[in-house]
Amino acid sequence: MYRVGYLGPKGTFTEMAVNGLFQDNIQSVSYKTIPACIDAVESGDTDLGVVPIENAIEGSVHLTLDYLIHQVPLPIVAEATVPITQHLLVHPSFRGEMKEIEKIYSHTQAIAQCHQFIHQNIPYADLEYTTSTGEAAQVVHSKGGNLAAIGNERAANEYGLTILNSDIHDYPNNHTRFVVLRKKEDPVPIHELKKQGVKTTIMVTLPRDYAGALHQVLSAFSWRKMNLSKIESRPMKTGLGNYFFIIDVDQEYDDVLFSGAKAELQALGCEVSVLGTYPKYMITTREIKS
Ligand SMILES: O=C(O)C(=O)C[C@]1(C(=O)O)C=C[C@@H](O)C=C1
Repeated sequence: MYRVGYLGPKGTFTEMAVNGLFQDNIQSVSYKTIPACIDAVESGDTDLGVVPIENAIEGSVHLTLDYLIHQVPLPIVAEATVPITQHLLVHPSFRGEMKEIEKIYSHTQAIAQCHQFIHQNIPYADLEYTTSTGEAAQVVHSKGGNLAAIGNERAANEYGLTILNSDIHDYPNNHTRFVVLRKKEDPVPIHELKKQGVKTTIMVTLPRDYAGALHQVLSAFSWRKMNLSKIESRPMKTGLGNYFFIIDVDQEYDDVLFSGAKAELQALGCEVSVLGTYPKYMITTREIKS
């Protein structure tokens, strides 16, 4: 049986992604942080790991990207997009009004997705960041009082909390992309979800900063008609102004177009590495078992 690590505890959105991706033939193992989950795959404690990588409202999960790039470079072997619905959760003994909440706990990404709601309804509450929305729900469960957590309905059920206000994320169509990481070449036991295409993520480091450098990189893809679905720059952490680019290309890595583009970039002096070429899945609430 495969062991699949995820950002826990129970009741996180990452656990929802694991439930949607895999059937009962896996054993899910909860980790407290994203780096701990990635380390577990690297050390062989788990066969696979599932971590969030990007949210529709708040953008990239930098902790995941940076850890994969600078610390533990594991290949991405699948991606799952999951609908994200944030609720304001309180202890069942809370009888007050929303404005009486003194402190809100949640993951940075979840709080960021609800900034307007908080600003308009509970502007004086302190914000305390937790390692996940599930952990936030655990804290409110154990402390009670005038505290709230931001998290999902599963967390409310798991920790016996009441939903004081539902759908509090600031924009509709809130989704998060999760990636599946693997070290060994074993197959990935994803159940019969419909594949939504294949994608390749690469990292490009420019040789130095010069006029038109990024334009040259992009043209290696554009004249080959390779569609890019994302480009993001991240600091190399070697000094201000030093960046590399993470580029998602909407197709599988192949030996013709891709290796041509790669060779062209290398001829320009760029370093190119492939973070993964992998299937994409869309998970709906129907696929997430309770
Ligand atoms: O805290 C959780 O529940 C997570 O699974 C992490 C995470 C994230 O890092 O983006 C996942 C989805 C939501 O966007 C909010 C938080």
